Amino acid sequence: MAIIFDKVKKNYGKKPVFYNLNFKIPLKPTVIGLVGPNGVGKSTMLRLLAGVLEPTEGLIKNDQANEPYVKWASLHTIFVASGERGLMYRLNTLENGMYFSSLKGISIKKTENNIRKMAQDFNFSNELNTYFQNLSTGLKKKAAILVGAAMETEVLLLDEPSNGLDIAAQEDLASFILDLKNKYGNTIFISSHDTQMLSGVVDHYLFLRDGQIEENIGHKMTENGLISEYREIYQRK
Ligand SMILES: Nc1ncnc2c1ncn2[C@@H]1O[C@H](COP(=O)(O)OP(=O)(O)OP(=O)(O)O)[C@@H](O)[C@H]1O
Repeated sequence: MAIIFDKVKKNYGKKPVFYNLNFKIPLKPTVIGLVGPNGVGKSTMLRLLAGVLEPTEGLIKNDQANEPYVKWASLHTIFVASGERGLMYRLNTLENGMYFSSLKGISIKKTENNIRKMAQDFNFSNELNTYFQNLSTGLKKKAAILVGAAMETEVLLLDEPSNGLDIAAQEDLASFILDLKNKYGNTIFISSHDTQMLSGVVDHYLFLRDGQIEENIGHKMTENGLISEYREIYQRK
């Protein structure tokens, strides 16, 4: 199974972000890093993958699903936004999991069990009953990732997940992402500027530039290797 972008163009009003995106990403346990300077379109690509935005021209499809991509994506992907918003302020993390599962038609009991189980791996067990509004910025982020992951959708879309996390929480996040891939078999897309986190978890890089994928690199890189690749790509004429 794979997600295919076929001649995808995306404008905001008249402003073009992507001109001609053509690529195929297999849906297997893997972590895909979306990389590039501010404003290049990383969040836009995550939103296209989530089916929250639709292409202005061209087609996104799942090669095995006989339904419009937007419909498939609404059930099989979870988008975790970069900011601290995302969950319901007056619910705790368990209640948020139940709320969002019921919206998606997913078993509430299963999500609750997953949240409790995954919270141990993510050092979040003591916060499960805290209202979202009373969590710190970094813990709000952890809560949103946890709720997304617990819903057992194949594709997790994480927009700048390490922003605002302290060092211990960044380490928890990296090992949690690896668990999601290795234990739960998720395909995880991450948009980030955090080279340390990216080099620790990413198996496959998409470097965005000038409305296209400038480089599609299907292997891990050390942090230094990633930084040199980045400099080389964005200094190219
Ligand atoms: N809703 C919107 N309406 C109009 N323009 C938008 C909208 N969202 C994003 N843009 C513009 O589209 C371009 C791509 O934005 P996007 O947020 O996808 O980039 P990004 O690579 O995620 O950036 P950053 O690294 O700063 O988060 C930017 O020029 C941005 O200003």
